[in-house]
Amino acid sequence: MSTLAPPPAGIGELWGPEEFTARLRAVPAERYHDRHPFNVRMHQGGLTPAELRRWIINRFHYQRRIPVKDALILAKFDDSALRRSWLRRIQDHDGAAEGEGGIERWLRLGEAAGIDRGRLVSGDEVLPGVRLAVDGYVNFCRLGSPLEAVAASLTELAAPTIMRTRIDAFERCYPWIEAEGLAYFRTRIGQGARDSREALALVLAWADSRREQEAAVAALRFKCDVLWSLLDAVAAAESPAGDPAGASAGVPAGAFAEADLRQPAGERP
Ligand SMILES: O=C(O)c1cc(C(=O)O)c2c(n1)C(=O)C(=O)c1cc(C(=O)O)[nH]c1-2
Repeated sequence: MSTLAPPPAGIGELWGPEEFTARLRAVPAERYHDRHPFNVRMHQGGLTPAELRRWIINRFHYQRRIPVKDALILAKFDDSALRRSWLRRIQDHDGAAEGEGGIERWLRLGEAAGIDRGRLVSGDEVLPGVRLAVDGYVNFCRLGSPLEAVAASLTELAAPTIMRTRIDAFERCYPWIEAEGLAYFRTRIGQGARDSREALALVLAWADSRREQEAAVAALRFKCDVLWSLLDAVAAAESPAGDPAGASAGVPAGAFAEADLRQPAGERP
């Protein structure tokens, strides 16, 4: 047996803040969805228009459930200052008024990619596996401890980097998506950095036993699995019948990137 085998959960010594932080950061570094083959293909410009639209439609299900899961987390907090601070996350997505916020920006991303907002809002094309993954995350936060629920959001430690890569990839490889549509990703760079800083400070302060530290790491692994499963479902799906861009599904990776690069913005496939 390997001498490197970890001790059974809850038995070891408390990790110091540096080691605990390093163990938390190691989880998305190893398992974040930026390594998923579908995401890799997206960032290399290899998705067909139909595949990219399928991703936008299915990721919208994640976006619209995030403020619900944040409201469930908020309800666990006894402290006024903490609730006030967490409330900001809900407002980031729902906006302070109609027509503002992240959900609205995602709808505009859809429109910029040629997806009618009614098609996004209906949720009709959300895949069963995506529903399960997203519901899994919401229920994890509903039923878990505040520590686990906050720790699960720490995938966002890696989110600002993926947002920058995505903006660059969309601008280079998918110019048929109108530039204003990328506002969601641009806004999320700052929000994700701030949110993950806040969440990391809370997790470091709250986890005061090795058992709790390991629960926080496990929560973060679970969240990585949620994001991975979501992309598994999107990658495995066929394009919906009747989608004009669906005819291109199955084209070898890269073939569309070349065609799209020659296409001026505004002329969509
Ligand atoms: O596009 C992405 O790669 C990505 C990843 C994540 C994440 O790591 O969970 C979030 C988001 N985007 C995002 O836009 C977002 O609002 C968000 C909220 C949360 C969360 O767990 O509270 N994660 C994420």
